[in-house]
Amino acid sequence: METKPIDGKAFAAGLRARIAEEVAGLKASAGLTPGLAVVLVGEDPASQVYVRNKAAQTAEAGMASFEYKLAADTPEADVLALVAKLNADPAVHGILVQLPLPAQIDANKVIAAIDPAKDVDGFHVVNAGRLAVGLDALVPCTPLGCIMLLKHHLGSLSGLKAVVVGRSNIVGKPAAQLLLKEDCTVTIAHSRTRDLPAECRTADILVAAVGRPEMVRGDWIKPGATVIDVGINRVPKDDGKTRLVGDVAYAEAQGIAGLITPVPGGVGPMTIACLLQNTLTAAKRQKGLA
Ligand SMILES: Nc1nc(=O)c2c([nH]1)NC[C@@H]1CN(c3ccc(C(=O)N[C@@H](CCC(=O)O)C(=O)O)cc3)C=[N+]21
Ligand SMILES: [Mg+2]
Repeated sequence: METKPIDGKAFAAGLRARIAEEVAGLKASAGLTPGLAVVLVGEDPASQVYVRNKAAQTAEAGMASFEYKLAADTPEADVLALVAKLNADPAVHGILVQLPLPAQIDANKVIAAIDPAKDVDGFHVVNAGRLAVGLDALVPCTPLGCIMLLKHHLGSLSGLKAVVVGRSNIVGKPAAQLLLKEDCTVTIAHSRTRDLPAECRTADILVAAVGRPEMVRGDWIKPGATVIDVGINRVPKDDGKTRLVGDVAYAEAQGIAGLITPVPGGVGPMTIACLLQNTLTAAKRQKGLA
């Protein structure tokens, strides 16, 4: 069986181009420039690269980008005050507070403080709840990107068996909700699942979102299955540098999976493109245009 890679990088570039066109149209017709505020607390170098990429792609899409870099020892109250300020700022339509946050800050409190209409990460309980009951919601970017790739490559997902490995609020749970909405039969598996390899082998669609390098082996994959690898793990190389690997043993999946997202170049670029999509959606809804 030939295994085809899913080119998330190319699909994300196309999506960003379509978003840029719509943003240009909104500016011309409604004088509206969608604005995204990103809040980074602390100095984590990987996060800084990610924040820089986001800012550049936001600007390329014609949106306004507001960056807030706070010291690692910033008190929780200061972060909450900044969120309140951004909630009230009419130029800001989307707010993203980069996770994880330093230990002195309760991430749940910060997420709860974000106006659900500006919660472009889709992490607020109002958005999680709206997604769960089938109302319009801002949907978490990584699972949204996964579903877009799946629908583009498979067409209808109806009736397919999906196994999501990982139960985080950020990826696993919303991914399961979205797959259910597409009429998949969904199982959420995790570290306590009995015979995880056998569970995974039942999947037509296997979503790996555990954050453990190459945990999903080739013989966990049903022949011909579509594998979505959400993991972005930095592991040491022999020469002292690092490389990125996913949660799936990519080389082992060759010849078994039908389709698979590579790391890098798969789900990662879709996350940022969907963040721009959510910012555009949020701006339109706040102006009564969607
Ligand atoms: N509130 C919040 N929302 C997030 O969405 C969020 C977050 N916090 N904290 C950090 C993680 C990580 N994350 C990534 C998004 C895109 C790539 C990405 O574009 N990856 C590329 C390039 C990878 C590289 O070369 O470094 C790829 O996979 O091809 C990576 C990582 C979003 N996160
Ligand atoms: Mg677990």
